[in-house]
Amino acid sequence: MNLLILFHSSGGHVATLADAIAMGCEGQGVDARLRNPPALDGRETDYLTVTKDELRSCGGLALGSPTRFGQMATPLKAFFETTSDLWLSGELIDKPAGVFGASSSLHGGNEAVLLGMTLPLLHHGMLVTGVPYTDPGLAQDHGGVTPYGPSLVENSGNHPHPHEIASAKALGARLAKLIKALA
Ligand SMILES: Cc1cc2nc3c(=O)[nH]c(=O)nc-3n(C[C@H](O)[C@H](O)[C@H](O)COP(=O)(O)O)c2cc1C
Repeated sequence: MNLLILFHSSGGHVATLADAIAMGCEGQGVDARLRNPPALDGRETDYLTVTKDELRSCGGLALGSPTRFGQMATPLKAFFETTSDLWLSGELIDKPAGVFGASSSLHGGNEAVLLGMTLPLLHHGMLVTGVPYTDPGLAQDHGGVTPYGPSLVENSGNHPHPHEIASAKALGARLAKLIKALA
């Protein structure tokens, strides 16, 4: 039983939230597996590259991307385009999932990216969950917490804001609870 935290991060901002999600998840007794999609430019990262078997066997998925002209980063989209076999077999159906991200500016498209990342997850039949309005981060007028998922906004005061980290931890805990409940 594990949460697969699959993310792309060139500058470390999405990775910061990925680490917080892992902390929240492991606090609930569920293992977190931090992975990157296969690199398209051959660049090495500190994280292992995801395999399709890891996606197939995960208990749940947290998918994270920087905002790239209002869309998710290409390596993530490219990875999902290799998952038709999992779509055909329905192996991801009913697995809980959530999304997270980062952008440089406050209205630079982070919400569009978060919503866009839910689309392949919904096509796969996953159970997408977001950030409920009990999360204090949603009442803040700065930073990147959204109902669709936590995000980090670089140009919104000093980042990361504590409520951005707290919201990411809460998403990790929420996904872990769902994984346990559905196991
Ligand atoms: C090609 C490219 C396109 C980007 N497009 C946007 C954008 O549309 N809106 C925005 O606010 N930031 C944009 N950014 C900035 C990144 O989303 C932002 O720096 C983010 O925090 C990077 O996350 P990372 O440090 O995890 O890689 C873009 C960056 C790159 C390299």
